[in-house]
Amino acid sequence: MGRGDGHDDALRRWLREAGGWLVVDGALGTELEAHGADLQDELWSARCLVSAPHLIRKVHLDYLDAGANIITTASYQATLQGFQSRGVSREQGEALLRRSVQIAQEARAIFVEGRSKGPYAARDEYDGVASRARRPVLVAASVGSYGAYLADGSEYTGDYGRSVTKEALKNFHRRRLQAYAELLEENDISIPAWFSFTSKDGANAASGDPITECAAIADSCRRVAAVGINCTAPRLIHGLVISISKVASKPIVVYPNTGETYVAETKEWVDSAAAGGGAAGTDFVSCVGKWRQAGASLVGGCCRTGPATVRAIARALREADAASDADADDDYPAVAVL
Ligand SMILES: C[S+](C)CC[C@H](N)C(=O)O
Ligand SMILES: N[C@@H](CCS)C(=O)O
Ligand SMILES: [Zn+2]
Repeated sequence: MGRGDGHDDALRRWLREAGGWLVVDGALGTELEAHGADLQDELWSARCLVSAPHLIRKVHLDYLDAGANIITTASYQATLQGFQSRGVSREQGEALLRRSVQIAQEARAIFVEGRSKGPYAARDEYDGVASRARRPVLVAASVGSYGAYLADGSEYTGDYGRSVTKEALKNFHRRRLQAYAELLEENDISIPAWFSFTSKDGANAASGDPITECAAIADSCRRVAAVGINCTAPRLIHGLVISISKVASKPIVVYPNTGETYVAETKEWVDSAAAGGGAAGTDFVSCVGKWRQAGASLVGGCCRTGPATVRAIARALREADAASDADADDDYPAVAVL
C-alpha cells in the first residue's frame, strides 16, 4: 500500500494526511448479490472473480464515489483450497487472488482519473475541504478466516471442528498471503495489515476468547497496523471500541454489518429479532460520531451495508470532526478577564 514506511507507520501517515480518519467501504459480497450475482455457492463472492469481474469493479467504484478511502478486494472467501475443490488449479487460483487486487486497482485508476475530469470530478463533499485535499484511495486485500472457506457460517461461531491445529491454520493461509505479498513487493509496496474480529455478545470474539485478549495480541504484533471489529451488530460496536481502546495503542477499525443474522444453511440474512438475537438495525449512521469519539479512526460497513451507508458514514465522520473542532474552540476564552 505505501512506499518506504514501516508496517504501521504507513497507516498512521495516511490517517494523518486524511485529517485523522479514513472511510472504509461497505459490503462486497452482499452488494454483489444486490446487483443480481448468485452467491449460493461454496466460493460465495469469490465465484464472481471468475463469473463477474466487471460487477466487482462496479461495486468498488460505487464505494469510491460514495466517499470510501479504502476498498476491499473480493477475496474474503477466495482460497487456493476452495478453488482447488472446484477444479481450479493452484496456478489459476493464485492468479485469481492476484486478479482480485488488480480489479480493485483498476477501479481506483478509473476513479482517480475521473476525479480530475469526468463523472467523479472533485466534489466539495470530500475534496473541497483543505484538510482532506489529499484524500488517499487505498486497496485492502481481504483475507477471510478459515471459517469463511468452510462455507458453513463458522466465521461467526469460531467452531472449526476439533482437528484443526494452529499449524494447519498457518498452512492454510500461508500461500494466499504470499501471493499478495509478492504482488505488492514486486511494486515496492509495504503492506500494513489490520486484524478484525467478530463478536456476538460485545465482550468476546466469535471463538469465545475475550475481545480484550484478542485485540491485545493483535496490537502487540509489529506488522499489524490497526485492530478492530467487523461484521458485528452496530449496537455492540461502541462498547467494543471502548474495550479495545483500553488494550490497544494502534488505530481502531470498525465495519459493522446491519445487525441482521446470517443463516448458513440458506445463505440468507434474517432480522436478528426473528433469529432470537434481539432487536436489529440500531440506527448505524447516527452512532458513527460516538464510535469516533470512543477511538475508532477507520469506519466502514460490512455485510448488507451499501454505498448509501458509506456515503452517510463519510458525512457523519466529517460532522464529528467539525463538532470536535468547535468544542476545541470553546476551550479558548474569547476575552481574557483580568
Ligand atoms: C461473511 S459470511 C456472510 C460469508 C459466507 C459464508 N462464509 C458462507 O459461505 O456461507
Ligand atoms: N469483506 C467481506 C466480508 C464479509 S464478512 C465482504 O464484504 O464481502
Ligand atoms: Zn460481513
